[in-house]
Amino acid sequence: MSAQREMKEKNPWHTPVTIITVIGVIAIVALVTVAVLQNRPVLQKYKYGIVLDAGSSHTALYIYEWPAEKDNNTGRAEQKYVCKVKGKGISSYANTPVKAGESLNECMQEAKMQVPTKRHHETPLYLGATAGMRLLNMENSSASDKVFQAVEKALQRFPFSYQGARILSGQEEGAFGWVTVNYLDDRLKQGLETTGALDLGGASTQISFVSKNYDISESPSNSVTFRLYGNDYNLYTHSFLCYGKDQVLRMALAHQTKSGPGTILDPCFHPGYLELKDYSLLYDSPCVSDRKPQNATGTFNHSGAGNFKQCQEVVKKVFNFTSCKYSRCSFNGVFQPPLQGPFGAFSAYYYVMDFLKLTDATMPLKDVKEKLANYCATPWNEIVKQHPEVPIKYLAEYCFSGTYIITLLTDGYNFTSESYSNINFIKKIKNSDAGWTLGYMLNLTNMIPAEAPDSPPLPHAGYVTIITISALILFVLFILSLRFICPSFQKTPHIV
Ligand SMILES: Nc1nc2c(ncn2[C@@H]2O[C@H](COP(=O)(O)OP(=O)(O)OP(=O)(O)O)[C@@H](O)[C@H]2O)c(=O)[nH]1
Repeated sequence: MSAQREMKEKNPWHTPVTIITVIGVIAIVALVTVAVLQNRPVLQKYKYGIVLDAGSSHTALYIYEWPAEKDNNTGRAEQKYVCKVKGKGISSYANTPVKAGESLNECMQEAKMQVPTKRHHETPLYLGATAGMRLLNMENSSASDKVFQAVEKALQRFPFSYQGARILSGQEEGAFGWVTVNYLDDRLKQGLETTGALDLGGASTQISFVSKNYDISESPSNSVTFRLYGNDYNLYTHSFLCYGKDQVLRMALAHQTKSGPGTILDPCFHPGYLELKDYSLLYDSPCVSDRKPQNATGTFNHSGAGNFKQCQEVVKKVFNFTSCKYSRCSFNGVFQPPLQGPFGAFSAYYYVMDFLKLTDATMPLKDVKEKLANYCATPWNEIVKQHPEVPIKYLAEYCFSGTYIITLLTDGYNFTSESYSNINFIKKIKNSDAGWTLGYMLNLTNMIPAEAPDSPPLPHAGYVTIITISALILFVLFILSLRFICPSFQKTPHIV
């Protein structure tokens, strides 16, 4: 008996205090482990959405993805993939509609590869057509219907959840572009001041911004109201049909060739530029058809003079500044409230200003104009030599397009030397292209809630840290309390 007692007292692991301590440590480790594992994000699986942007100049297919487990709208949808459809926009297939459908096949096959097979059937697929189809629909609605039928047939052959093809209104195009920019910048979720959106396409251009001084009643047709993440927005938006850069070029050329076939010396093209152009092709658009002169049948010589100031005068002629029935207007009698920045300018605003190296927001407007004037004055053969990699069609038009952009922003929208510096020329935000497509999909899939979603009081890392620190404090308190409750804990065991 005394030998047993001796053994027990010799071995400190057998004291009740030690046993309690070990159990305490195990309990604490278990608690922290459960906290870490329980609150750890589960392995992310993604959902997908596909939007085809059927623009006037070309079609692009965008695939978006977002974390599947965050269906309560806390995960951000991002662009996963973009495919540029070869050839022109679907409106160019008015006489051969079946080809409009066929043109989409290659990118749709790519989409099949990009989206995991098990997600195909639940992936929504949308096609939105913009100004090219708006114009075709105005000009020849049955041709526009046939193009849509062909496109629908082609898209329905794919295993996605086809949600329809339609023409977006200019207002939708402007508003969804604004949603995209502000969603990607996290401005909507955080309720921050929003960024205005400037979108320049081939056939239309959009301006959208929130202005404190915007009285909706003055021009209700320019207003779009949203409630997003618990905040109300009263957005001003306007889309100018025919004021995309390709249609404005037609209007400017039509203006210069109005006296009939012959040769025109165009200040918006480089000195030494000379092309024989088809007069009737120029007028093949509702934006210019009413300006067609009686004798416009043959060809004309389009030659360049390369003069920025004169080019601005030509471009200004496409705007009408004479009538405004509102307190203030941009152009063509369209109401526009006072500009409120910052602004993101994308699509052709970016392509053109990026090529001209004029995207630096710190560059004063007068320097931008000076650089553009020098660029326009550069002889055409030098321009071609300097940029052998750029397609001739794009290269020939940068002087015109740059001049149009500056004229549209300053004379059209009333940006001043000061407010011009609020414009950022952007292509992408966090790897997603700026444009209407993402905003359109977010709206149709109800991915932006009207009210702010409930969020956990602490982020995951904060939760684990607090649990660990609390457990350690409890443990230390427990050890200290043992010294008072059980004084023998302090003593070394006696060997009897
Ligand atoms: N320089 C250059 N121009 C481009 C490029 N991609 C498109 N463009 C031109 O930029 C203009 C606008 O293109 P998009 O934004 O695709 O416009 P869109 O959707 O065809 O036109 P809308 O239907 O009016 O919206 C068109 O004149 C195109 O020809 C590019 O990579 N480089």
